[in-house]
Amino acid sequence: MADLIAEAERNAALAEMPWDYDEERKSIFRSFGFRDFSEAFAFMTRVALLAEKAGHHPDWSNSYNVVAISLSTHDAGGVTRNDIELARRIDALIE
Ligand SMILES: C[C@H](O)[C@H](O)[C@H]1CNC2=NC(N)=NC(=O)C2=N1
Repeated sequence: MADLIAEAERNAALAEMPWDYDEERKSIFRSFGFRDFSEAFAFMTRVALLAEKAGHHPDWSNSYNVVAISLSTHDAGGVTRNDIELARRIDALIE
């Protein structure tokens, strides 16, 4: 199991990324907006493939053209480098 990252390391990583820390859920989150459902779902498909490859999966929701993603490492009870890494890969999909 991956180790939780220290608060300072987490803050330093998040300062460079469009993700925020959710204190209550002990996770990082970001919302993505698209033109319509079709584009949102295409994005989710790509994220799902990334997640399977990484063996690390998002907690997420979709409402029409918005996909909200929350990442944490369940086993560790918070954020690990695996979450930061997956967030970066997800961001790279839309760059
Ligand atoms: C058995 C399997 O490896 C685990 O359940 C994995 C799967 N995907 C996971 N995804 C996330 N986000 N956190 C986990 O702790 C996790 N654990």
